[in-house]
Parts: sequence; C-alpha cells; structure tokens
Amino acid sequence: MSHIIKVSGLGKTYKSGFTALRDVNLDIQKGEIFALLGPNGAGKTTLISIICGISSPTSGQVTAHGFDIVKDYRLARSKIGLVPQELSTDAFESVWATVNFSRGLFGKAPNPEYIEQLLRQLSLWDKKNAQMRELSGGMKRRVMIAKALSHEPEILFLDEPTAGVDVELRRDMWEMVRGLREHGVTIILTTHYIEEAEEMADRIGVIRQGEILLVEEKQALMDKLGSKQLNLHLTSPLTEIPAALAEFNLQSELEGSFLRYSYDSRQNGDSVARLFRILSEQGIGIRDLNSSESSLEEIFVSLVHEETAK
Ligand SMILES: Nc1ncnc2c1ncn2[C@@H]1O[C@H](COP(=O)(O)OP(=O)(O)OP(=O)(O)O)[C@@H](O)[C@H]1O
Repeated sequence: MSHIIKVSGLGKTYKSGFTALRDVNLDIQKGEIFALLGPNGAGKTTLISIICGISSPTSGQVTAHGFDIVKDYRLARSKIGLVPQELSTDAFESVWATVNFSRGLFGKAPNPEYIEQLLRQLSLWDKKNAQMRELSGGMKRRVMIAKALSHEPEILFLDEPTAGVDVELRRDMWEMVRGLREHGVTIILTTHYIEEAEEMADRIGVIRQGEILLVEEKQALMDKLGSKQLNLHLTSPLTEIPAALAEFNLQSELEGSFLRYSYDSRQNGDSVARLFRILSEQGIGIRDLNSSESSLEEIFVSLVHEETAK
C-alpha cells in the first residue's frame, strides 16, 4: 500500500508559547482506517487542523495525495473531508440544501446524482427534505459526514465521531465507516474509546503531549492483548526447571517458588492442560495459582503513564 498522507517533522507552537506538537512523523496508507488515540489535550485536533489547512504548522511538512498542504493548499484540501467534533449546521436548512452547499464551497459543479448516492449510502435519503432541526443527533452526525464527503474527497477525517453517542448508534456509525472504506475512502479517526479503535482500525497511533508514542498494526496490538500470564505458586521451590518443561519457556521467580507461564490466550490450544499434566508427572505440586492478561486499554494507559512519569 502507498501512503496518501505524509507528515514529516511536524511541530506546532501556539502564539501563547504552548507547544502542542513536537516532531510528528506519520504516514497514512491509502485505503486504511487509522485511529489516533490520545488523552485530552494530546494534540489530536491540532494535528488534524494542520493537515486540513485550518491551522498552520510551526515547522515540518505535510502532503496529502502528494500536494503540500501549505503551498498547494487548494489541491490538497480538495482531497480531504473533515467531520469536526462540534456539530454546526443551519437549523432551518434542508438536508439536501446543506449538503449541496458544502459541495459548492469547494468550487465543484453540482452533481445531484452523486449527492443522492451519498445520502442513500448514509441512510439519509428519506430525510433529504427535512430541516436540520427536525433530525435526531445521530442523523445530524450523518449529515456532517455527507457534508464532509460532498466534494468527493479521498480522505475523511472524523474527529471523535461517536463522542456522546449511544451504544447502538455507535455500532451503526462503525458499520457506515466500514462501508465508506469499501468505497475506497481512507479514514482517519480520533477517539477516546479504546473499544472503537479495537473494533475499527487497521492501524493505531497513540499520541501524548504532542508526541507520537506508537504506531502499530491493530493486529500486533491485539496479539499483545491476547497475551496471558499464568502464575503458579509451588509447594516446594525448584532449583532448576526440568527439561521436560522446556517447551513452555517458564520463568522461575522468587528463588524457584513461583513459575510464570506466558502464552497467547487465543492460540494456546491445550497447552495449559499439557503443562499441568507434565508438572504432575514430574511430581511438582501447586499450592496456588492465578492468571492475568494485558488489554489494549492497559497497554494504552501504561504507555501514557510512562510518559507522564518521565
Ligand atoms: N489556539 C490555541 N492556543 C493555545 N493553545 C492551544 C490552542 N488550541 C489548542 N491548544 C492547546 O494545545 C493542546 C492540544 O490541544 P488539542 O485540541 O489538539 O488536543 P486533543 O488531543 O484534540 O484533545 P481532546 O481530546 O480534548 O479534543 C492542549 O493543551 C490545548 O490547550
């Protein structure tokens, strides 16, 4: 896959003197769903605002579809749709009018067929003549997405798309975003919800205090999520781990009175049962046991915490 957005050495210091982004480097691949995770104030909106040309960078460079977002602003911006955090529309405008108006803002010729297809895809077609004030919160959000896609961009930014949205609607949104991806749109979303990133993203980026801490395939993070530890408290300490147990890569702790077995909970098959069988064959008694696992949430919290402690 080739990249559709390239962020290089991006820095942002606001007029107040506050540095919101430091040396951010990020490639977004064409056709992916990328989730940017980070606590409040981490710099997510600042980063999106710079890529979308709303705010200017202090240093570094961003290209969208090969166009520099400062030097070739119009061309770069024409490739991007943005759904901001706050919903802002004219209450008395119809859905049809407001979406067509957004398209016009990009200097694009009217294309009623495209707008119809868009509204159908977002399950808004039967509301096309409704005024914005007559719509539910979820429908308003979908109109914001239709507005963002009205000029046929290839990249869609969703800033906190499901903040304050109920569980059912959140699932609908996820479904819809997946549908957009199937239509070839590259999607970058920011979220506070780990679950949302787990559910939706191909890759996850974590940002904290203006710095990107990690960018990883979701699957790789899920593999960490699947990692489990089984801690065995033995009846009597072992001086060494018997060769018969070598396949388990056990760690011996507290002078042999504890054994720790780390395994992938999704691919472990019957390894725990086998471990117990061999322990019993070897005459190794177990006084007590417990197991623990790491979740994406824990990985995220510990990453963010580590940085705070620095
Ligand atoms: N115009 C501004 N002038 C000075 N500081 C600003 C300005 N806009 C944002 N900041 C600061 O920059 C930091 C990053 O803000 P930003 O809105 O990018 O964070 P965020 O990750 O989007 O947060 P949230 O999850 O709360 O939306 C914050 O500390 C914020 O106070």
